[in-house]
Amino acid sequence: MLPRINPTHTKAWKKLENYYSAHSLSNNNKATVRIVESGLTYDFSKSLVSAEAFSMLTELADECELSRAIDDFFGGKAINETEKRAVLHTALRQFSSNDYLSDDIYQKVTHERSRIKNFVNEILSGERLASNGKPFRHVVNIGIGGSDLGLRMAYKALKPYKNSDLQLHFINSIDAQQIEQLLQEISLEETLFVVVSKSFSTKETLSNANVFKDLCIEQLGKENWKKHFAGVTVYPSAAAEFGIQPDYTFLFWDWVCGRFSMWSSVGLALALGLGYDIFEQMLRGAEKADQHFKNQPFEENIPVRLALQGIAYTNFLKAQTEAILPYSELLGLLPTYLQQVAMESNGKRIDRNGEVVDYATAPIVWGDLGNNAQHSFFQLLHQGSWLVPADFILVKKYQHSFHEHQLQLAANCYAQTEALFKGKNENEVRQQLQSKQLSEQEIEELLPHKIFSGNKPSTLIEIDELTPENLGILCSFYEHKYFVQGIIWNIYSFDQWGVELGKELALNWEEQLKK
Ligand SMILES: O=P(O)(O)OC[C@H]1O[C@](O)(CO)[C@@H](O)[C@@H]1O
Repeated sequence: MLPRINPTHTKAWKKLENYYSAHSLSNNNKATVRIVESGLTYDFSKSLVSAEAFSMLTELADECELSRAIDDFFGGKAINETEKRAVLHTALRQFSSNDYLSDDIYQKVTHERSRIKNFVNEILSGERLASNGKPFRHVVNIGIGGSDLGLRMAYKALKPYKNSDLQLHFINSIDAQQIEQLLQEISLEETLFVVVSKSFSTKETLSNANVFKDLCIEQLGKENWKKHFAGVTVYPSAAAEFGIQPDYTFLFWDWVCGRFSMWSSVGLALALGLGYDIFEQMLRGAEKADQHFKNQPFEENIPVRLALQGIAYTNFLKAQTEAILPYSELLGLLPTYLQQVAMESNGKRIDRNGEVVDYATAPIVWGDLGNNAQHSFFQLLHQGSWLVPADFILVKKYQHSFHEHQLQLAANCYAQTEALFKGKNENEVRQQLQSKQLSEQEIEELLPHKIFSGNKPSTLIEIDELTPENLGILCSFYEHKYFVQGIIWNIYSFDQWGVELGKELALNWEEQLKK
């Protein structure tokens, strides 16, 4: 059983409250910490967490029994207590049998992974063909939420590594506009549809899958359509009922939560679109991050530090949101992907004792491409009334040939973190205004509008090169950040009951709208 400790009842919580109310942010003795893991450098020097505050935060983690929770998580205990399940997405990216909890899990995972590998290689080599005897040219992933977001994010991020002739498309919404558009881009006889649904009962996914099934039956024939459909699910019998053949059906298990599932067979379409080796390299990166999370002391532990500093911002500095700002076109979908991981996990107000919490839990995660956002919402980051801690993510080795552009992109990223943190005080603004042809009155009127208070925290994440391995590390560190926060907030991070009511009511609405 996970610890059930109300964090506000710990000694460290009180100390942190006192600390943050007594220290004005500008006097907050800042810590300069950089932690490197493989090709990623996390620079925490622009945080509002001093060495002293961090030590209190680690006391908080100790009082909340974080180490025991980490052991229980990796140890396969049923830490998803409301659903009575273990949480073992980390097992999906372990490659050494020694690390496995049980032979059973090891065999299941490696068996399914090798089935994916063979299937992908057969399709890409032309050994497994479409019903007309020709190679496939398109793959369509039909899924929603955790059965879509990670794949879309990773496909965009890793396209420069693409080692596959297949074009990957996504159908992820009940808005049939997507279907209309896709039908302009593909021909059914060249397309493999991958229906991905953990439950194999999600309405949107099944409605979409049925549209394409019907079209394929109509155009390709009653038996032929089956050569165009693969399924990924925890419930193979449901996939069989839909008509998907056993050798086109790939499994994962109820101990893989949807939003943590891209490492499982759910990644099939990604492996088809990029090539199996690219997919496996991403898994191996995540494995490295898991080892780091498991073994590094809290001070040197990237996800723990990300989590604890986030707790300082949310609970003691009252930040209500946090921004993810990639300075890389390739990482454009990262904020959307992380929204599900963070908010479906920790957007909860009932604690592990069944009580309503009296402290904040998950902040709202949002964000967009950093350079573009500078020209839209950064105004609020610099001068708005909210504290918005932000992650700036810069990829150093670029995948294009425009050196000057990369230089400008990096300059913008560094400049923004500096501007947010250092700000610009009254004297500096006055001096600058005085150098212009302005009257004293004009200067005084303009002055307050041009001041930047500074002390806006950010974490700079520099990625040497956006390799599949480094993407795996980046995502896994975020997953573990949110795990740590869930433990400290005393909530269950691996269920998502909050999505159910809307689904129930939508069924009623559907009936009413049909009348
Ligand atoms: O993979 P499934 O079972 O179709 O579910 C898709 C998504 O829907 C949710 O259950 C939310 O409705 C997510 O947790 C999940 O990732």
